[in-house]
Amino acid sequence: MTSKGPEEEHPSVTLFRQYLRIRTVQPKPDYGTNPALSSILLNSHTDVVPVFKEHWSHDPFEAFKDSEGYIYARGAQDMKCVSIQYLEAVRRLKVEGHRFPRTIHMTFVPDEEVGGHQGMELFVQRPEFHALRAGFALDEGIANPTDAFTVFYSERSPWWVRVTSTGRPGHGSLFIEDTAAEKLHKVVSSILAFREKEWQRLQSNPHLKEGAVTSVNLTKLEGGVAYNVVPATMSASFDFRVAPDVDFKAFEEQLQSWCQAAGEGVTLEFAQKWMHPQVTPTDDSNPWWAAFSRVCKDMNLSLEPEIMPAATDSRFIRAVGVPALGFSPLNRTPVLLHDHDERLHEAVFLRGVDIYTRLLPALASVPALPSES
Ligand code: MET
Ligand SMILES: [Zn+2]
Ligand SMILES: [Zn+2]
Repeated sequence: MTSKGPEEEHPSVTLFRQYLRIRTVQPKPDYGTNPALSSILLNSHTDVVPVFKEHWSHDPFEAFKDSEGYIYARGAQDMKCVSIQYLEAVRRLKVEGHRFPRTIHMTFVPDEEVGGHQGMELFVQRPEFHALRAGFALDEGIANPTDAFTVFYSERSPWWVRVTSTGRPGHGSLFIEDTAAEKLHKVVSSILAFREKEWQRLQSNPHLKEGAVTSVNLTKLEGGVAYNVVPATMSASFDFRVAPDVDFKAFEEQLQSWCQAAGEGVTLEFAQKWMHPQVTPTDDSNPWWAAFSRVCKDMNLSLEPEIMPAATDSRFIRAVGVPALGFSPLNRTPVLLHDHDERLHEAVFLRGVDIYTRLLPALASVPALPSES
C-alpha cells in the first residue's frame, strides 16, 4: 500500500507527525524555547449551566446555525467558544511553525458553574498546578454588545448567606408575638434596603460599572408547613457579590448586626464566602497587561477594563499569586450567558481566533521578569 501525498494525508496523521517533531526529550524536554521562564495558562471550564428548553428557539445542545450565522447552544458564550478559540489559535501558530520563549498551557476544568470547589479551587493547590509554573493566565470574560471588548482585572467575591429565623409557633388565627416570619422580614428589609442603596450608587455615577458596587439578591425563601400553622423556623438565602474594595470584616459585622437588630434567634451561615479578592494591575507596571493591551491597540480593539460582576475560576488563580485577565474575545454580541437562546455569530467566533493568534505570541514572548532573571 503506497502512502498518500501530503495534500491527501489524513489530518490525524498530520497532527501526529507535527507532535513527533517537537523535541520533548528528557532530561531537557523542549516544551517552550526557554523553560526557565514562567508559562502562560489558558484556562476554560467545560461545564455549562442548565437550560429551560421550552424557552429556546432551537435545541440548546444541537448547536443549530441559522441562515445568518448565529450558532445557538448552551455554552456558545460561556464558555465553550473560548476553549475552541484557544485550541484553534494554538493550532494555527503551531502549523505556522512559531516558537516562543514561554510555554503555553491550556487547562479545561470542571465544576466552575457550581463554585469550582472540586475543580480549579482544588487544582491550584495540587503539585500538578505548580508544575505548570504559570506566570500569567487568561480565563473567561463576558461578551460586549458594542464594538469594544470587556476585560476583567478583578472580581466581586461571592458570599452566599442563609439567614435563619426562629420564633414562637402557634395557631394561624392568632396574633402570635415574636414570630420567625416577622424577624426574618426585618432582616430581608435591611438587606433589600442595602441593595437599593448600592443600586442607586451605581445608577447615579456613570463612571461606576456593575462590578464596582456590591450586589445582592434574595434567591430563596424556605419555611412553613400549613396555612394555619405559624412556623417556628423560616429562612432566606441571599447571593451577595461583594466589591473588591469593601472592608470584608466590617461588612460581615454589618450582616451580623442586621440579624441581631431583628431580634432573638436570628442567625446567619455562609454557603460560600470568598475572602481573597485580588486585583491584576492594568497599567504598564504589569508586563502582562502591557503585552495584552499593546496587541489590542495594534489590532484597533478598544478595551473596557472592569471588575467581573460574577465569579470565575480566575479568583483561585489570582489568589495563588498568578495575575489573570478575564477575557472572552466577543464584541458586537448581546450578553446571553446563562440566558435562553444563548448564541454566538460564527464571524465573531472566528475573529476571536484571530485575536488569540495575535495575543498568544505577545504573551508568550514577554521578556524575563525581574523575578525570573
Ligand atoms: C459563586 S460560584 C461561581 C458560579 C458562577 N460562575 C457565578 O458567578 O455564579
Ligand atoms: Zn463561565
Ligand atoms: Zn457561567
